[in-house]
Amino acid sequence: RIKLKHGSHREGKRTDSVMQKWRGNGLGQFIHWGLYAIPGGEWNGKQYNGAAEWIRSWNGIPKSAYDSLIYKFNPINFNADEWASIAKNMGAKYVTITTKHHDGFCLWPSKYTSYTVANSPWKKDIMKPLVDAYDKAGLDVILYFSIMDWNHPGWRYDIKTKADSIAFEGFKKFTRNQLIELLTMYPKAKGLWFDGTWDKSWVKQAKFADELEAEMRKLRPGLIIGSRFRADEYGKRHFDSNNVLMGDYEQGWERKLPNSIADVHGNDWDCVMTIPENQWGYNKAWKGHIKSSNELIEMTAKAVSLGGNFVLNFGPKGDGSIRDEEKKLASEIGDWMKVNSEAIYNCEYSGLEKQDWGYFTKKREKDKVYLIIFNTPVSGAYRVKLPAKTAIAKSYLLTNPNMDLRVEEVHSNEYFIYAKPTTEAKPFVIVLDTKKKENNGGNNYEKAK
Ligand SMILES: C[C@@H]1N[C@@H](C(=O)NCc2ccccc2)[C@H](O)[C@@H]1O
Repeated sequence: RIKLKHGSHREGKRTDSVMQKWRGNGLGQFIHWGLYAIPGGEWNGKQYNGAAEWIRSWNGIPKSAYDSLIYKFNPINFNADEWASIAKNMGAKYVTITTKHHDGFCLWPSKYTSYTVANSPWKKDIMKPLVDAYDKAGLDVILYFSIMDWNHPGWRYDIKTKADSIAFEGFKKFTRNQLIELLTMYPKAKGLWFDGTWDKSWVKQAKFADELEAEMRKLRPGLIIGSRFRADEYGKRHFDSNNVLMGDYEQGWERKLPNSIADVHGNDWDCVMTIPENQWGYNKAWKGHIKSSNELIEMTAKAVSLGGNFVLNFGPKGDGSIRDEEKKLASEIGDWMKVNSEAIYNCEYSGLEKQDWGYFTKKREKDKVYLIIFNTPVSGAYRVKLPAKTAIAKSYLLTNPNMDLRVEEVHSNEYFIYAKPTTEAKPFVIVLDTKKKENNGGNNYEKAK
């Protein structure tokens, strides 16, 4: 191990109640909203090929023309309670909301820049009604904050000259001021989701970022900060130079999921996911592969089966309304969660060997395992391998706990559970109550003939 001043300051999972709650959330909502939602991926009738929230970086647009969008920000259909109820009805337990994306436009009336809602036709704070609405709906709020800020004169991609360094010092002070301001104005926020931290200028700020993280944690005990915020003094990100996770959870799963438990190194993690291939901010064009609710439910199940949270992104329109396609997906996911969320909330990696029919989850601190079935085998038999000392006490459909399913032990500690899918082509859940094996090693079920 090498000596690190600004590496990770904690090993292993946090055990405090705030992090336990976060760990058990399972499903979250991401909101990307800002000036970029006004053009919605299009400028003078031309489609921008990249992600809509990056349209300012498109050569086709003079930066000043983009920056003037502030004078068009007047979301007359903005309804924080509606956004919160869409999330609640989807079954999300928390929300991550953009306070400031890479373009530097602030959805709160920051004292440290004029590039905020306060100087738009809307004038009013957007963050307060959102934090209050989600809090009232019972969802925890995490504030997304982009360190990279294309609007601030002191931002640099790298620090090459004395002038760069002086400018960036001013930028660092500005960044700290805004973060302390956000934590002070929105004390209900449970965490910060940092982005825009990959450029050399910020990666070189190991000491500053380490001290800033400590200051924020002191100001807001229990604050949740992921691995994307800061690098160690050797420029290592997400994992320090001793390969220890930075921050409270791994924040590397953007538009991708781990494939096995080996990929998550025993850490907490979240996966943040777009519904289209790669659009976070609103894009008028709803094109390319749009994920179905079945796909999104499967990603949620896969994330929870590997000990993570799945955070699904919504990109409200410039007028503050949420597009119908996103509302429809949220309600389809919600319909499934209303029946099956017992297999998602407060569940964790089961330790069982992955099977082809779908994903195992395990209720935290209970001898209860869930089989979330996506692929029904033609045999109608669902294979389960249990550890040596574990037996099946009871097995049933989550939707029909009074009817025991037939279980056949095909080898020692290996079983077939027989179940007929009860609903149309939708994933369903089989529950296993497990128990310690008696010393006779026998089960209550028939041996294979
Ligand atoms: C959560 C998303 N992160 C922003 C982004 O710029 N992602 C591109 C990216 C992703 C990972 C490493 C470097 C750059 C996107 O605009 C979204 O805000």
